[in-house]
Amino acid sequence: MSAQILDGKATAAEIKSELAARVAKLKEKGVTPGLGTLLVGDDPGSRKYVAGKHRDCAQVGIASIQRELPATATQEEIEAVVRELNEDPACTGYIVQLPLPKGIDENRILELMDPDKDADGLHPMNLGRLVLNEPAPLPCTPNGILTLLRRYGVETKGAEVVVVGRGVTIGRPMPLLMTRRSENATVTQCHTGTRDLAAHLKRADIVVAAAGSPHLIRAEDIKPGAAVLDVGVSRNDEGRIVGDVHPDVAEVAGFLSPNPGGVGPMTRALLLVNVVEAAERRAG
Ligand SMILES: Nc1nc2c(c(=O)[nH]1)N[C@@H](CN(C=O)c1ccc(C(=O)N[C@@H](CCC(=O)O)C(=O)O)cc1)CN2
Repeated sequence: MSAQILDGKATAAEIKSELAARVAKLKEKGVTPGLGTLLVGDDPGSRKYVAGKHRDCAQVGIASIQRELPATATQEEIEAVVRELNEDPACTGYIVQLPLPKGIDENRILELMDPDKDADGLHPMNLGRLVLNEPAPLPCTPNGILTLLRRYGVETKGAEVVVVGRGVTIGRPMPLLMTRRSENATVTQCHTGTRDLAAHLKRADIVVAAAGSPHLIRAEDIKPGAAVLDVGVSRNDEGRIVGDVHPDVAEVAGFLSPNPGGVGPMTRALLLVNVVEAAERRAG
């Protein structure tokens, strides 16, 4: 078997062209959506992701507001920019690029954001709304994964899903989305404390690999025909991305979202969805 590739780049391009039409309608009503980003430090990966977000904005007609601070910025300096973005009327939604430099209290920064401008869906209020089944901006990578599965017709209802990882941007929120009535999946969350990862993986219809452990998952771990989404990011000596999923998985899986080229572009597209939805709420 050779897996069908879940092409995040092509699917993200479709979503962006749908969004461009919605942005044009908003502009007719006098509302221009604006995405703010705050990048702290000089991590080349983070810089690339932020640049990609602004390139996407330009493609769909969303205004860009870019703020940068050096790696030496203090908690107070970062908080000052967050307050400024909360107040800026041109900024209808924004993100703080994660991770922040060591020593910065990331949770405090997220808590300080205006939840109505939280384009990442990571503010505690919005994560709480998700738990309570209330409308909220959805975390971009988990929502990107669901959107990709939906567009390729991969069934989540009744599916056994294994999420590997428990980070804030993917691992924690992913099961919250997958277990909503609309998705109706059964989710097992695995992490470094899991005793027999291979046994869990072997039962899974859908695997979301978000551990950040290079080639952790191999062909022999996967149930034939399963959908495997690789969102783990490690870098090799040349700075190239190495995912959590070994390339030999393509011989066993039914669907494979590779890394790079899979969920990354979807993360960016679903961010724009959150920005446009926030602007649409504002426009009434
Ligand atoms: N505030 C946030 N910080 C981070 C998030 C997030 O959702 N919000 N997620 C990740 C990084 N991320 C978005 O910010 C992100 C990751 C990957 C991509 C992407 O397009 N990847 C490309 C490859 C790019 C490359 O070659 O380096 C791909 O997968 O094809 C976009 C955004 C952590 N931080």
